[in-house]
Amino acid sequence: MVRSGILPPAESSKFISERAENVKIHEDGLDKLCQEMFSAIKDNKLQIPDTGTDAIHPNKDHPRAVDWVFVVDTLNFCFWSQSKEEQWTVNGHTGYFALEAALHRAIQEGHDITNPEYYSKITEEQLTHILRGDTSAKIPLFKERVSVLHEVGNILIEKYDGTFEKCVKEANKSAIKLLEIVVNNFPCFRDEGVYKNQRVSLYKRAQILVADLWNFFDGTGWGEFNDIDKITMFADYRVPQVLVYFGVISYSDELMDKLSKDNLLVSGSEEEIEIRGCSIHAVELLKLKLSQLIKKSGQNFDVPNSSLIDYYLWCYRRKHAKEMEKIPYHKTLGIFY
Ligand SMILES: Nc1nc2c(c(CN[C@H]3C=C[C@H](O)[C@@H]3O)cn2[C@@H]2O[C@H](COP(=O)(O)O)[C@@H](O)[C@H]2O)c(=O)[nH]1
Repeated sequence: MVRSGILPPAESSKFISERAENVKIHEDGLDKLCQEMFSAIKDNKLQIPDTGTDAIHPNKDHPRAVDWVFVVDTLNFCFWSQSKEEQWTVNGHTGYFALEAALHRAIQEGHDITNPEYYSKITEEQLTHILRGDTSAKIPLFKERVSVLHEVGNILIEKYDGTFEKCVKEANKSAIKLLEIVVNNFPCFRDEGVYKNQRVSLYKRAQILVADLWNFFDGTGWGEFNDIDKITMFADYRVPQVLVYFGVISYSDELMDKLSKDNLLVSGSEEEIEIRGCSIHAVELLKLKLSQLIKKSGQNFDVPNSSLIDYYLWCYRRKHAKEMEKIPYHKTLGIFY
């Protein structure tokens, strides 16, 4: 148990998918996506996203690179807007990449945004300047972003000598141990809920934080984890769109109707938990199918872990944005994803 009495994400997602009433997982959709992923593996396309925006990623050679990743994933949530005009962009980047661009720009401008001594006391005015966009459109949930920076900054100072490196060292190359340190000590990462009287966890930001260290440090040094394959897919609002596109998951008519009308789903609601839980479980099932297909093929490909499958699907959505526009994604206001 990552936190006592709460099912970890892999078990939570199985529990949810077995009871879900508004979301279904489909064997034929899994087979179709499995074929797609298998050809991606054969074409060696399943590497970490060549997102073409490397200039704005956290730079692993920066003296405070680990803390840079920590700040990115502390703020890595809720970039959607109800209309194109309200869409926050930075130097032409949208969504998550707008956040990366804003933080990269802040560092270039000399704001000490990777230092908890600074951001634990950051003012609304300072963060407004750092997150300023190309237009008058603002990043959503601005006040929540100020408070999560204050929260995590003070905890790092009080308990970890002012750097997330201390947490990574304490995890001793275990992804699950680092996940436990993050969710036990930093409340804003506690992406948990109650579903049919069972306490469940999805831990999207805590898990993507571990996977981002692994990704940005190429699995070495600060990114070396001997159990990275234990991390599940990151239950955001984009990958479910791709899973619906491939027919891996489907929504009830009632839920699809709500999403098509841009109705918000309340954070922690049954429908929201079922979309996120079934998405995680679908990727776990996909990983199993992929390992069977690779074995049958007799080719010595590595079975991709959930992070690699997730990154592929998340990038797929951006690369096929036109097709994806037809598939509504669920909108929830919250700090978890
Ligand atoms: N499942 C999953 N969700 C992810 C990511 C990422 C970016 N990660 C890697 C990408 C390049 C770097 O290598 C990063 O490491 C952001 N998100 C989520 O998506 C949403 C924003 O979407 P859009 O509006 O399109 O930017 C929001 O919930 C955000 O939290 C991922 O990889 N997987």
